[in-house]
Amino acid sequence: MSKTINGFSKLTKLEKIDWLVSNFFNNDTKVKQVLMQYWNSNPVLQDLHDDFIENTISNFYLPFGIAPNFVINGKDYTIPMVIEESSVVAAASLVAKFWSTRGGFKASVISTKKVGQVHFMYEGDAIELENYFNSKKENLFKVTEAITQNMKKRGGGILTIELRNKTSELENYYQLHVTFETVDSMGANFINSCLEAIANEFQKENIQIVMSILSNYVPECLVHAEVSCKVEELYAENSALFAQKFVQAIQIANAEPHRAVTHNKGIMNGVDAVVIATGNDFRAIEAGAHAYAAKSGHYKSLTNATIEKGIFKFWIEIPLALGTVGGLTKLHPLSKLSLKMLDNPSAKELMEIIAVAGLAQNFAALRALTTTGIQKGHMKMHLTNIIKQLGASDEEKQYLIDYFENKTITHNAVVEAYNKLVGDK
Ligand SMILES: CC(C)(COP(=O)([O-])OP(=O)([O-])OC[C@H]1O[C@@H](n2cnc3c(N)ncnc32)[C@H](O)[C@@H]1OP(=O)([O-])[O-])[C@@H](O)C(=O)NCCC(=O)NCCSC(=O)C[C@@](C)(O)CC(=O)[O-]
Ligand SMILES: NC(=O)C1=CN([C@@H]2O[C@H](COP(=O)(O)OP(=O)(O)OC[C@H]3O[C@@H](n4cnc5c(N)ncnc54)[C@H](O)[C@@H]3O)[C@@H](O)[C@H]2O)C=CC1
Repeated sequence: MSKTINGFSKLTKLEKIDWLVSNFFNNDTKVKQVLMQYWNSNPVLQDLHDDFIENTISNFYLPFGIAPNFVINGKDYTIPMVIEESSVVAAASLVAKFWSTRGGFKASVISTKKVGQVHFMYEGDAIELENYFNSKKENLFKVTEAITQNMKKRGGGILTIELRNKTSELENYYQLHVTFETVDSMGANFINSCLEAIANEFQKENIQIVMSILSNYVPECLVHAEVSCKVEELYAENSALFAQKFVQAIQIANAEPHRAVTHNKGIMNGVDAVVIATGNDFRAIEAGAHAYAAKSGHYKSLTNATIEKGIFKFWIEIPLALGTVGGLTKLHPLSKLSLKMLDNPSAKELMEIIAVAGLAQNFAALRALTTTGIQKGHMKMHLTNIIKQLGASDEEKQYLIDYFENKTITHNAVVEAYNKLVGDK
């Protein structure tokens, strides 16, 4: 029997669940129970969450953690992090504490320009098109005035509108390349509304508009964050060797894309966790960051480090189109709380904080990778997850935590120790 359905969106939430359970779970009543277990007991809050997306049937919880002791530009922060992976918050906390006694993190925004494009096809003469564009340009700004007037008052709006000839890349392809300042909003909806108004004004019989959309590639919405200290202050056991291997680890990422992708994934552990906690769009951030890492045509590290005249310096440069207003930022009660925890930053300050979270995470990963190896710390944090999967009791859990205090933790080793414990009973 077909499991497709018309008009699903019109069903109530309970009807949607019943349809799902009967078609994909063999009418297993436990499925409905699990879904409903995650509903918020406060119906007002549940309604709020239901409305964030479409066809909502439940909530999917992720842990909300905090990493204290971040000092950024001389100010103390506790950073909210939403992530499913163990050891990320611990690592951020460890590194925050480490650098808080070495001058803290310094961060600054380099630029905040966003981009949107009207993509169109035109088969005629290029000079004629340019003349048409020049004759229309003022009007293109004018038709967006209703949309941009408040943004202008905040110091933002449309910065430039440019005609670009892309016919060497694709036959008949041109674009209006538009740059924006969107102040404290990420700006996606604002930019798209402006672009659609521009396209509408620009089109005529021999100009075929294909689409109008913002770009998530924002190399000019860029932030820099760094830490530095004397090499001998770095690592108790052998500072010089630590610094050298740390720099080599980045050189390896720059030489080898397989390593660079994992290196940057570690950075995004920190970035995404704060992006999600503050209700920002992590897909946009991910896409933009990886495109930036590949800007030379070769995928590289987003961080860099040097040792010069006995000083170790480690920094990140990353594009981050973020909002502290708009989207879910002030709608989701927990994003609102996260922003308050960060002292209600401007979008620029949030760029600095999130770049620092990425840098800290990379420091933790490279520190572990070039010294003890990643598994020691990571598996120490992951141990409780493995124990839970085994269905251990509280008493068995404590036994296993104590047992692995001075032993190497692997999934198999934990399973074996558990089986032995249960078998011995
Ligand atoms: C895991 C640690 C921090 C342990 O490090 P440790 O030295 O064993 O920790 P500790 O028990 O001595 O505690 C020191 C501090 O660490 C923090 N800390 C320690 N434990 C906790 C905890 N349970 N909860 C909260 N915070 C914790 C906390 O700040 C604590 O200070 P305190 O609070 O006591 O004043 C360390 O080994 C580490 O940083 N490892 C790296 C972990 C990491 O990078 N994880 C990311 C996931 S792996 C991955 O996805 C990316 C990767 C690695 O592939 C990227 C790449 O390849 O580049
Ligand atoms: N490709 C992409 O990345 C796309 C993303 N989106 C989504 O769009 C949303 C973000 O769009 P936005 O336009 O930022 O949000 P939004 O549509 O909620 O608008 C934010 C609005 O807040 C107002 N505002 C108040 N105070 C402001 C201040 N200080 N600075 C700036 N604006 C202020 C402005 O009118 C601004 O347009 C996110 O949810 C994102 O996921 C939507 C389409 C495409």
